[in-house]
Amino acid sequence: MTSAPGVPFLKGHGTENDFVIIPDPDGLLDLTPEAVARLCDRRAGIGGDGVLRVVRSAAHPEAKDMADEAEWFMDYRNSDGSIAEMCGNGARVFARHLERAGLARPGEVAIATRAGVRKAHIAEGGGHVTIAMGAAQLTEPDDGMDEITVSVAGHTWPVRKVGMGNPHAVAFVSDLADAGRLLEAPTVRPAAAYPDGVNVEFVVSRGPRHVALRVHERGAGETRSCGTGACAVMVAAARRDGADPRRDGASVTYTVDVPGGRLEITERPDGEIEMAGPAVIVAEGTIDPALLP
Ligand SMILES: N[C@@H](CCC[C@H](N)C(=O)O)C(=O)O
Repeated sequence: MTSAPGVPFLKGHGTENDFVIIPDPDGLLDLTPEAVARLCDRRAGIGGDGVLRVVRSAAHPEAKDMADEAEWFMDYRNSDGSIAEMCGNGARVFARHLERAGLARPGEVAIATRAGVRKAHIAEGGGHVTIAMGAAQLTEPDDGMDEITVSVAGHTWPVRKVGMGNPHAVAFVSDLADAGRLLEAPTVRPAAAYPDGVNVEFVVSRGPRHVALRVHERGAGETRSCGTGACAVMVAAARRDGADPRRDGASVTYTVDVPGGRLEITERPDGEIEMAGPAVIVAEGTIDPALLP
């Protein structure tokens, strides 16, 4: 008896933000939100915070325009099946996959994302990847915080609104445990501040230019790390600490501890944010056709 051929996949993570990677060069796979949720299910599926579909830019309608600059498009989906513009940890793992599969050499590789082209630098051996994440979008309110609040577990904090291609709300707290169990999404007010939903980061200081965070991700719940979130936190912390590389003409680097490891984030005088951290592939196999009918 022969069964239908399965679709190949890999599993990888960056600071324990984990992904199902599906090579689909010609963009033929009908990856429905239901299929993504089944794949990411940690009991009945492969398990992951999201899916990284690896498609040739020229073969994907959302990436065709970037095909001259970046051969590969990262089609990122959250574990609930929703689509997001960008995933920082995912981009490092995506670059690692390209290098491991012989689709990119160690050195620089451009990746098309819904937030635009991002350049990754893959270290020899591939385990460490640096990504140029673009500039943060943030306002400069007089008191350093936007008039937005986040509430969870009986606490309410003001937040800094930061865009990293996707939306973030950064709250400085005195104890990461104050965010409670984060089984539900924190309430951000006014809701109109984030019409497409939001990723929420809770941050404490660990020392000079050193912070730690917990994150509740839009479409995925609490995760062990969020690369775009770490970048948003870095910028919010730098402004809180009085540092602004565009104004000061000097780069600033923060160490950002996440529950799943450590990221180094640098903001340059031209506004570009660079994120450096690990990218690991842990498994490969074939998806049971029942998960991807
Ligand atoms: N974990 C990611 C962010 C993934 C997308 C996010 N949940 C959203 O919906 O914007 C990262 O490492 O940046």
